[in-house]
Parts: sequence; structure tokens; C-alpha cells
Amino acid sequence: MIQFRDVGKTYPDGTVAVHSFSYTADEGKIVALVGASGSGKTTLLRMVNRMVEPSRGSVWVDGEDVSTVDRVALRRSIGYVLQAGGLLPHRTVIDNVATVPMLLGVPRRQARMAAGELLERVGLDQTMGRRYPSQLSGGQQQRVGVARALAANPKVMLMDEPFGAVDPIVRRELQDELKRLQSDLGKTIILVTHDIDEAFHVGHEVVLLREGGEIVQSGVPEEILAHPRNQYVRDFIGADRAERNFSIRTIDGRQIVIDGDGRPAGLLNP
Ligand SMILES: Nc1ncnc2c1ncn2[C@@H]1O[C@H](COP(=O)(O)OP(=O)(O)OP(=O)(O)O)[C@@H](O)[C@H]1O
Repeated sequence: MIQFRDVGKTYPDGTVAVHSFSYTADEGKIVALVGASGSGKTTLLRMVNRMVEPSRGSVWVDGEDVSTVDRVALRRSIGYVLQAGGLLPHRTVIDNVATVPMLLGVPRRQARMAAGELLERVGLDQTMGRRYPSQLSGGQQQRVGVARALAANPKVMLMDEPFGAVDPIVRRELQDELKRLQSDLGKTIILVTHDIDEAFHVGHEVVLLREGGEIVQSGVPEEILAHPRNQYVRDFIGADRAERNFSIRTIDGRQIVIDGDGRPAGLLNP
């Protein structure tokens, strides 16, 4: 469980990134923080592993105030996935994945074996382990980033726009993969995104933010979609846009999703 207790952050130049934010992410859930650029998402995420120290309030992980935990130990115990994987360019893929477990004292051979299994778990062939990150596609690098974050077997994972750098099809694949992994492994995940569709697709809960880390609305996706609290939320989720007014038409036995402008938007259960 991750608890933000009335946290705020003012950067040294006086920028107030977060005024006052309180939220609890329950164990084994994916919580998506979504909001416009500059709304404080990354600042909030980084408070969890102490890459950013709050100016007020505290963050608790599994009943422990993170400010009392050694910073390096904390960072190694929490998986962190960045846009474009954030991989070490001069290390092979397998070493990228095995590094943290080795730092935590796992013998090299064992760490590399476990890393190979993790690569498979995220849908990569073990032979990819010998390559360098630059020899992988963007989507493959993202997968390695996820494998690396999983390597220390953290209970908590932080993901900052993890699939931002890939095309929509690969992005959807990676989102599905993440959902599968999460339901297998039961991690508690906070995912930052500016993409509301991604937030609704992967988040068990969605927290919609505006400037200063202000929560505009939070809850399960269905609730937000069904009852957007105000115009800001409606604008953000595109509730007024034609494409959300989906309907389903059956043509030749296939169920076709039709958007509000009457255009086919996709197939249901293709
Ligand atoms: N080191 C810093 N010094 C000063 N201001 C900062 C610093 N880091 C972030 N900010 C400011 O804090 C605010 C929130 O930034 P943050 O990166 O948390 O937002 P975000 O919602 O993650 O944005 P984005 O979606 O663009 O990544 C912004 O106004 C930003 O300019």
C-alpha cells in the first residue's frame, strides 16, 4: 500500500508543483495518475522513492514512512520504469536486468539466469539478452525496462510514461502485457500518463489531476466515465467528443463499434 499524506512540493526556484495531495493506493492495484503537462504527476511519483523530497507531508509504503528509509536501499526495493526504458547503453540487455539483484547480493550467475526468465516473462526471447539496448526496437526496450524493474521482485512499481515512446499498436500490446503481469504478480503500481485512454485501460483506479497536483476526480474508470464530476473532467475524458458515444452494430454476424459520427471504430471480439 502506498499512502500520500498531505504532501506538497515547492521547488527551490519557488515553483509550487504540488500544493497538498492525499491519496492511498491499495495493495495489488494499478493506480493511474493522469493529467495535463505540469500537473505534478512526476513530482508525486518521485516522492515515493525519494528522488524528490516533499516540502510537506509524508509518503508511506507498507506502513513505513519512506523518509526514514535509507534512500539507496529504498530505490533498489522499488521498481522504477521510465519512458524509453532508461536502460544503461553500454551494458547488455541481460546485464541491465541483472544489475540491481547483483547489487542486492544475488550471485552473478543466478542473477543472470533469473534475468533470462524475466525477459521471457515480458515477452522477449532470451537471446535478446546478448544485445545492447540500441540494438532493440523501442517497444523491446520498454519491455526490458519492465523486466529490469521486476528483477528485484519489488512489491511496488513506479512507472513514468512507460509506453510513451512507441506507436499505438505496440503501446496497446505493452499495456495488455502489463495488466497480465500485474494480475499474475500482484504488484502495487503507480503509473503516470497524460493519456486518458491508457489510464482507463490499465488503471484499477484513476486519479485525474490538474495544476498543483490538485485531484479533480478519482475513482474506478467506470465511475469517472459514467459520472464525470465537472466540465474539466468531461473535457479531459472527451465525454463530449463524438468518439466516446459508441454504439454497436451487427453486420454479417460481426459486431462493429460505431462512433458518434457514424464511422466504424473497430471490431468487437474480432
Ligand atoms: N526541478 C524542478 N525545479 C523547478 N520546477 C520544477 C522542477 N521539476 C518540475 N518542476 C515544475 O513543477 C511542475 C510539475 O512538474 P511535473 O514534472 O511533476 O509535472 P508532470 O505532470 O509530470 O508533467 P509532464 O506530464 O509534462 O511530465 C511544473 O510546473 C514543472 O515545471
